[in-house]
Amino acid sequence: SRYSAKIPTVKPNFPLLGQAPLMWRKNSRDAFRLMYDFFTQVDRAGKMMIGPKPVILVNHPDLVQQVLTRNDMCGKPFFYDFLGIKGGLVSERDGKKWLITRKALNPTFNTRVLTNFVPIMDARAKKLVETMRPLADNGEKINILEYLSECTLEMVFSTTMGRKAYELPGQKDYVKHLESVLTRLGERIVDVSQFLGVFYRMTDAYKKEQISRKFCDKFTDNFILERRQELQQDTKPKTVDDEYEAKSLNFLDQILTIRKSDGTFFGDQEIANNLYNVMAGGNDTSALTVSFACLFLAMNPNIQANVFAEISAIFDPDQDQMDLSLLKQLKYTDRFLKEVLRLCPAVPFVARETSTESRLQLDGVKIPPNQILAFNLFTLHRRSDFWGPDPERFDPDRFLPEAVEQRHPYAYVPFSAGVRNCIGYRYAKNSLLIMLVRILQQFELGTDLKQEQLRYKYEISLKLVGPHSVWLKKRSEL
Ligand code: HEM
Repeated sequence: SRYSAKIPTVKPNFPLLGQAPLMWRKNSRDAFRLMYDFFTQVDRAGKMMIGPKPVILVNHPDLVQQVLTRNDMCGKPFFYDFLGIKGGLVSERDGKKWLITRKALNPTFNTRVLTNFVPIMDARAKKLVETMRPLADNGEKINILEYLSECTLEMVFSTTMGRKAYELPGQKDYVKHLESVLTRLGERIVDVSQFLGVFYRMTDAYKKEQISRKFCDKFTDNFILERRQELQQDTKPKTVDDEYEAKSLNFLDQILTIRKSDGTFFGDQEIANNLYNVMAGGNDTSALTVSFACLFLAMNPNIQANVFAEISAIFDPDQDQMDLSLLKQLKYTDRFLKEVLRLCPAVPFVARETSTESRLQLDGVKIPPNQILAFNLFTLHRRSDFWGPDPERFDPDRFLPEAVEQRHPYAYVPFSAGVRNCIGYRYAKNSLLIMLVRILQQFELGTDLKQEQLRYKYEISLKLVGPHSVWLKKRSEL
């Protein structure tokens, strides 16, 4: 199209096919590398061509700000359909429909709700360190991600779904199947040969995906059904005083009972889709971030000592306290986590689609409706014009208030930005801090991995090629 002639194309570029041949039958590691190479060629806006279809690479913080802060730019492009869920917070493509859902669900993550989640999260974090204790004796290397995924899953179940049990029947299989659906999705998004549904449905990959998807659907459907029945049976009289207690605070209960701004309730399918979205959005991302955090602590003993010192000063080892006011005092640890999310943003790519309302102009170029805009947070967070000559250097002080003040606010957006940002970002911050506190109180972390050896791949979330390999030493025996 004519507008896109004004936006430079990344290289290499094949006549008529654009970059499609490079995205043909690529695995998640090569694809991640490819997107790295494309985006690092772009200063402000560039484009790649999937055959005739341009994808605009929005790379400068000015333009990131311009697009993400607009309320009429909340639509999403075709590949979000690969998730196989029509609707739901993450995957709803229509910006207007999305807004109705988002407005209704925003309160499900408000401060009161999050405050109530703290002790629930803490109980799961304590269970995690108990599970890890026996591994700490012999200098054995473990893939810490495996342990953390279980913990974050239990957190999501017990908070957003209000389940009290530590482990639900079928939970482990559910995790496996959910993970396999997301991995499949990641592989499909980066491989042009799997784009067209008619061809994709003939593959073995598709058949495998269907099996996992069916398992997940059944699991969530049962969940919803059970909870609906419980809520209906709960006939104990509710007084005004009781309201705070009586009004269930978790995500599932709210979505079962609230009305949207158009007066309607959420239907069963919508509820299932949204649960699925929260599971998909909340679990992997948090587990990966804590795993990366543990790895950076293990690779940087001085920083680990600083984080541990702060935690020890705020949390009395003889007292079992955990609350938001204490978490808020963890200033250094907070900077540390921000730096982890700079170098390893768990969701490395975000995309938007323009609509007839958007009338977007990027650097003077008018962008027509139905055009795809893509953002790469991994490369954005490594621009040396915003992060200095050595952007790979791990340094929590990059997030000292005076440093932040001097930097472009949109050079750092690990939770995306604007109205369609991560709905769970305060939830995530609390859960990450709680897990870190409990892990560091018990263990010192070590590794033989070096930062420059880390290789990444894209499976919707940012994953390491290879394990998050660390060993644990019990502090009590140091
Ligand atoms: C470190 C942890 C996390 C990171 C880095 C992260 C990052 C992100 C990013 C970048 C987006 C925008 C995606 C897009 O536009 O395509 C997003 C959306 C979302 N996240 Fe998170 N997230 C995290 C944790 C969580 C948690 C714990 C939950 C839920 C409990 C959650 C639920 C969601 C949902 C539902 C959306 C879709 C929001 C919408 O479109 O309205 N996330 N997240």
